[in-house]
Amino acid sequence: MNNIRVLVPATTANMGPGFDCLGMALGLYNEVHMALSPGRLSIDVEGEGAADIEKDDKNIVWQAARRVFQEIGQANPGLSIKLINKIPTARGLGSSAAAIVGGLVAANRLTGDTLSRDRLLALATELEGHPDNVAPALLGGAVVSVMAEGKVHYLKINPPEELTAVVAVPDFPLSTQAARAVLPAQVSLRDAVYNLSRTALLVGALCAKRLDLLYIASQDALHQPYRTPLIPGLNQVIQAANGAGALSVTLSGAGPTVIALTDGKSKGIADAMQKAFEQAGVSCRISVLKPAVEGTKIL
Ligand SMILES: Nc1ncnc2c1ncn2[C@@H]1O[C@H](COP(=O)(O)OP(=O)(O)OP(=O)(O)O)[C@@H](O)[C@H]1O
Ligand SMILES: N[C@@H](CCO)C(=O)O
Repeated sequence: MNNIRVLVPATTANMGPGFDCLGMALGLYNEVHMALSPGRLSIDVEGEGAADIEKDDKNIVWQAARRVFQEIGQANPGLSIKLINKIPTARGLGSSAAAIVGGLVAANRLTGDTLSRDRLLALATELEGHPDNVAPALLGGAVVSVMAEGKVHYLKINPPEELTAVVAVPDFPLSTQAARAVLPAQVSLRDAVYNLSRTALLVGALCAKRLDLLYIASQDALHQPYRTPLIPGLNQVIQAANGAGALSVTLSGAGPTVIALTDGKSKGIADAMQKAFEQAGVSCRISVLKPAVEGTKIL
């Protein structure tokens, strides 16, 4: 089969304390079209990031596809790739994970679905560096994942139906690389316990649909405090959304997007987040998204 079309969801990683191991898919999708094009590589990008995304062999959709050809021992065939992007780039909503997963899944289908879903997940994690965005991008839902012994060990949780996300996406990019560069190499036992207790509670709360636990369970001591100086107004936005009735408010992934989880109410929270960012001199776009129960879909 030639001319494959794949839809990949946005993802929010960490969900507060689950640094590099917890993420959730959101109902906002990038589309990847891929076809064999012997002897040449052509890449066309529409939508988010169209002006900046690489259109040569540095493009990560292409690099992911190439990894599939390597893995199955096929010569590099040449590809025609079209990307229709709705996920904002370098904002903390898993744009790189969506690109990697889209490239892997499309190339796998193009070559007869040789690789299993678990192998695709291991390759995606190798390319992205950590599994917390790529796992829910591929599988959907909220996913807790551990990379160990050459594979990703994961558990998918279907989020409570009423769970709704209000995302405030600032108008400036923050690369994951820059947002990881400010993190300490070592943390105290106290901070480690702070996060592992909350991560355990958060996973339990999602499984048991105990939304009342999200406020405490979403707090973090391992990455958000160090990233706060990179995002003007972050603490004020969190405070404003909490004041407006959010269940939990965290940085989404490496930021700068802030995500508030609610049980369906969104207008007051959205307005409060936008106003708090504005007061800090940051303009932002607000979207209200539902968790995506399904992950990557081949159309
Ligand atoms: N659709 C795409 N196609 C190809 N490359 C992309 C695409 N979307 C994003 N990228 C690449 O990924 C980079 C952004 O990745 P980065 O990890 O910094 O942010 P993110 O994935 O959006 O955020 P986070 O990992 O915090 O959720 C872009 O600058 C671009 O190089
Ligand atoms: N866990 C990652 C998510 C962003 O890729 C981080 O916070 O750096």
